[in-house]
This record gives sequence, structure tokens and C-alpha cells, in this order.
Amino acid sequence: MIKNNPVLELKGLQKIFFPGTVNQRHILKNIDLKVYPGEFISIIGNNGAGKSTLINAIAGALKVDKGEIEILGQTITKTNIRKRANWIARVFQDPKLGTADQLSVYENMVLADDKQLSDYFKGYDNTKKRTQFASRLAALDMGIEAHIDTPVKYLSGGQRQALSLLMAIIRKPQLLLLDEHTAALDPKTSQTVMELTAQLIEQERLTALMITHDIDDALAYGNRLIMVQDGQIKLDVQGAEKAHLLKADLIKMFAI
Ligand SMILES: Nc1ncnc2c1ncn2[C@@H]1O[C@H](COP(=O)(O)OP(=O)(O)OP(=O)(O)O)[C@@H](O)[C@H]1O
Repeated sequence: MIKNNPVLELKGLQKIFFPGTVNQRHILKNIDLKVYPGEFISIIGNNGAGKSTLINAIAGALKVDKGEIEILGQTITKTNIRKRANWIARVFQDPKLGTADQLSVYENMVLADDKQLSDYFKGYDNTKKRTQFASRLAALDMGIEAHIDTPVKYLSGGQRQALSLLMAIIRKPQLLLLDEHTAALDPKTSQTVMELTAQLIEQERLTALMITHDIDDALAYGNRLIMVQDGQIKLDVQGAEKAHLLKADLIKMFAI
């Protein structure tokens, strides 16, 4: 099968914290990875394995010491986090991080959709945009559309995380990074947001990397699974191989 060009390519990524000191820690050890359009990759691994460091490096929140990062064949290793936001969107574990507390749901969505930001504040009739946003909120089926003018701080954690997700994808990013984005939610809400995530990724044909500690979710969702151990990719499976993976086998691998 001929594959498209990768959306993301990591070449020999290395990160060492506190180099040259007694606290030196080699966290990313020569990571090579190609991520193709439409892939939805779960990333699992022990605490401290380097998963968030990897995501931070891709998003531009952290500088790497060695290696290259490419998006759609363009090297972005030295591109700052703001510019990378043109291609990369992110949803964090804490629902509070993806939205602005004091602003309404509508205002938050305006900021996320900031291409026409000036239009919104020039007093234009934004009825069309409001209707569009309301219908996208209604599609989430989390009751947020009824609160479109409510400050986000009054939403539940699940509603807020669903809104963060919608805001992250509103401009169709080339790459969506999900950093344990359901971990702070109760089990039922976590499952609702997880299903919503999978649905949106499929509908919008997004490419996504999702860190999770939930092995069941890592197995049930996405079409590829990566295990990071001690700063290296220890397992990388997709398709039928992923579908046949057993939870017990993965748990055994954690112990190695
Ligand atoms: N900015 C930093 N400065 C120094 N050390 C850091 C920094 N960020 C992460 N580390 C260390 O790097 C190691 C890997 O952290 P990282 O957050 O990437 O792990 P993780 O796999 O995401 O773990 P978890 O599942 O617990 O979130 C940890 O030991 C952490 O303390």
C-alpha cells in the first residue's frame, strides 16, 4: 500500500534535562516517528517514561537538544509555539487550561476561530456565526448550546473539556495532541468525552496523538498504538496487530 507523506515526522529527537549535573536525565532517546494523515495514535507508557515531554516537544512548549521535527515536510524544530499553533492544536488534562474562565462559550469559540476576529468585534451581525456555533455545540450532545452566553467557569468539567476539544479542532488542525484529556473527568463523563473525541476525529478526518493511562481506551480507540518506555518507543502497532493486542500482554510489557 502506498502511504501519503507524513503529517508529522520526528527524526532522532533527544532531550536531556539538567545536562552536565548530578540530576542529569536523558528523557527522549533518539525518537524516530512518522505519523500519517488520518492516524489516531494512542500513546501509553509508565509514569515518567517521557510521553508528555514528547508531546511538549512536538507542540513547541519544550526545546529539544537534538533531532528534527517536520510538519508536512517542513522543518519546524526551531519554530516557536505560537507559529506551530497554525498546524498543531492541543487539549490538556485540566479542563480549565483549554478555555478562558470569564468569557462566555460564544466568546471562547470566537477566540478559537480567530481568523475573522476583527469581524466579531466590529459590531457586525454575527447571527450566522452564532447559529453555526450553536449547532456545533448541539452536535456534542452535552447541553452546552443552551449556555452559549454563559461564562465558561459555570460549565461542568465534562462540558468544558468537550468545548476545549471543539475549540481545538475548529480550524481543522493538521495535528491534534490530546494529553490525558479525559483523565480528570469522572468515569462516565470520561467515556462520553472519549467517544466524542473519536467521533470528531473521524468526522473531521483529523490526525491525532493521544496520551492515555487507560489501557482499555488505548485498545478501543484509534488505529495505532505506541508504547513509550524510558524515553524510547518500545512498541508501535497498528491495524489488525493492534486489534489483536490483549490488555494482559500490554500490562506485562509495562513491567519490563
Ligand atoms: N521541564 C522539566 N524539567 C526537568 N525535568 C522534567 C521536565 N519535564 C519533565 N521532566 C522529567 O522528565 C521525566 C519524564 O516526564 P514526562 O512528563 O514526559 O513523563 P510522562 O511519561 O508523561 O509521565 P506521566 O505518565 O507521569 O505523566 C520525569 O522524570 C519528569 O520529572
